[in-house]
Amino acid sequence: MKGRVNTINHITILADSNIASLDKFFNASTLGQASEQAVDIITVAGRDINASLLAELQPDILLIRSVTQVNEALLANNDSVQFVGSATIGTDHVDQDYLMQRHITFANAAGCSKHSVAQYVLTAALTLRPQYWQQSITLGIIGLGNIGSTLVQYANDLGWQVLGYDPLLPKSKLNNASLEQVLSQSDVVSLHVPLTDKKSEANPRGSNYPTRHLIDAEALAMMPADTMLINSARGPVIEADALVADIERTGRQVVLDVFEHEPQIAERLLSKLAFATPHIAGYTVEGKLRGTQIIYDALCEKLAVLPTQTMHALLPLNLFLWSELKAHPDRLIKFYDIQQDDASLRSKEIDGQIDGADFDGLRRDYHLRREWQF
Ligand SMILES: NC(=O)c1ccc[n+]([C@@H]2O[C@H](COP(=O)([O-])OP(=O)(O)OC[C@H]3O[C@@H](n4cnc5c(N)ncnc54)[C@H](O)[C@@H]3O)[C@@H](O)[C@H]2O)c1
Ligand SMILES: O=C(O)[C@H](O)[C@H](O)COP(=O)(O)O
Repeated sequence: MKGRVNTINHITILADSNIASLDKFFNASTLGQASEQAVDIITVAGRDINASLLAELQPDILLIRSVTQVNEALLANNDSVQFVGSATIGTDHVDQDYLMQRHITFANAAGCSKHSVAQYVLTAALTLRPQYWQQSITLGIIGLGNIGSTLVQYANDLGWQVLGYDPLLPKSKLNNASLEQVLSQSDVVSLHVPLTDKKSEANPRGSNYPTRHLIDAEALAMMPADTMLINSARGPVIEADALVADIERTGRQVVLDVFEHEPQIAERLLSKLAFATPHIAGYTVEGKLRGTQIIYDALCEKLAVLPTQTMHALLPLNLFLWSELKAHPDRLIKFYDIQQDDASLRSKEIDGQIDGADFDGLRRDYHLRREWQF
């Protein structure tokens, strides 16, 4: 690394305790440190990583997941952090411009759970409508990046048609439809966009195609009542009040893994959902380990050492084969019992809402699924 980290005789890492296999990836030996150089890892819940902790601990490295907001407010009184790694695909919780101004290296885990999330979407759709195993339906995909394009592979394998919409990619055989066409002509619509706001002078990293409230009352009105909607992207991509009104009007089947006001969920929304899960679409052994591996590799690059740890050395045997499931659709519940996740979340409802601490607790204690081998 180009700064202080490789000249000091120990590295302090502050990390979200929800990052998989931290100790296995981040120790003196795996970070290429000489015997006199220690690596200290301090782990806390992601929501407890705050400005005073950073000022007190003065870590060199900050490792987070999606629940820690990384911005000026967090880092203004800290001058020690030189690397921030987020073991997630999404980056909407990180002010990357601010990190750049401070010359702090940032890495996220692009693509780490793309198969896991695609498998979540398939499970939701096929559990609610098992007849789709045998039908050539139309799957609408909004956002054709890592997850959206992985979902296309499964859809093709099932003989489904795909309508894809991604205004930031060139038109293609997959990127073949307008937003209106996807919404109005699909049997199932699945969202796979990042959470973005409008580009402006104040927000130069914003998008010309912002996704906050992309699915609002007007968009929902374009969807036939029997079109299923699945959101495993980010909660605020759907306007929650408009969604409640839409389900009351249409009786639509809606599956949410993410929520506009996460980690709280109001009962008036929850009670109307076909499935609700606590932001665990990517929570497989493989998805989480891959997230750690990717930020570990990025940190090794920053430290100018060769990575020596690999997730493959840590993975238990995986017998979950997509080919087996495709041949035996009745085994879906053994591959992923989404109804169990839905029931666990609903069991936490008290006084008309799911409390944030209960939502986070379900995620912290989640029994990680296995990713099916494609
Ligand atoms: N629920 C979960 O556990 C979970 C897990 C992983 C990722 N995610 C979320 O899923 C998102 C997508 O993941 P990914 O790996 O596919 O990301 P990606 O960056 O590979 O792809 C996102 C795609 O969305 C497109 N896009 C951007 N704005 C758009 C718009 N207005 N309309 C249509 N398309 C638009 C981009 O061009 C890009 O191709 C992440 O940003 C993250 O927020 C959720
Ligand atoms: O963007 C992602 O990768 C996921 O949404 C993320 O993995 C969610 O889980 P968390 O980071 O909050 O543990």
